[in-house]
Amino acid sequence: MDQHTTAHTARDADLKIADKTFTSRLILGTGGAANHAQLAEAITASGTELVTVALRRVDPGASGSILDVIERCGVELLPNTAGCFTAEQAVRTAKLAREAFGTNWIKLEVIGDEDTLLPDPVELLDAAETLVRDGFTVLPYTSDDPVLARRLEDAGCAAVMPLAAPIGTGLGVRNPHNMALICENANVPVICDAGIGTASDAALAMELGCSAVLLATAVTRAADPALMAAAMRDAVSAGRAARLAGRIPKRHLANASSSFDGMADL
Ligand SMILES: CC(=O)[C@@H](O)[C@H](O)COP(=O)(O)O
Repeated sequence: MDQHTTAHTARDADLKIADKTFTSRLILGTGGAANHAQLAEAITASGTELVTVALRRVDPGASGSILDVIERCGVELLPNTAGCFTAEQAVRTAKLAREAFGTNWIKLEVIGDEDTLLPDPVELLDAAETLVRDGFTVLPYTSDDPVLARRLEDAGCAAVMPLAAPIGTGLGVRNPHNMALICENANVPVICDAGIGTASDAALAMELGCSAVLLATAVTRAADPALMAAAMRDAVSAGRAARLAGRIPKRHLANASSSFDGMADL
């Protein structure tokens, strides 16, 4: 296979996390959606196959809940432990989610404080180790720290999910260098999670080597959520293609794109 064919095949390759494969590399969070109809439109437009929901925001038994939207859209549910501040709370929430939704997949969030909503690295690692031991497929939301990402992978997490920027800020990838380092060193999928503001942020995350992007606010609070969801779908796809295509090295000085050789002396 030549290089061209290899890059094309890689672009079309599915995203594999633990024992599941996904065609889409965009994961959608549901927080902030104005109503269920808008959320359904955004999910469909995004092309996502995986949607996260906070256990504390759902009553699994109630009809007309967000779960109905997810079912109608034909996408998979990834419960998360949003709102947990300690490993103990997160482990308890994950176990409740496993019972309620019949899945051992969990997006692990253990938050350090209410102002920054940044992950608490000590509690996060503790919770991840406990949940992996208990048979969960753990996808931890983490800071953009390459050492912590490695420790989470070593603990047996199925993916690592470093933040682009704090949740809901829309600031985009704040530390591209760290994000690239995490991607270079990881042997599990790296999913850029939180802080994406617009399509170019999602494209950059993929260009840096991420396997997928998870975002919520940029879509749910956009003026036109479905249109932004479609833009994110295209951005993730374009960013991945650009990564695989191999970007040109950046140069300090100009470099003529057409050669000066053979030009007539005027
Ligand atoms: C960790 C967390 O809560 C994020 O996954 C959030 O759901 C998405 O963050 P944004 O709303 O910034 O995209």
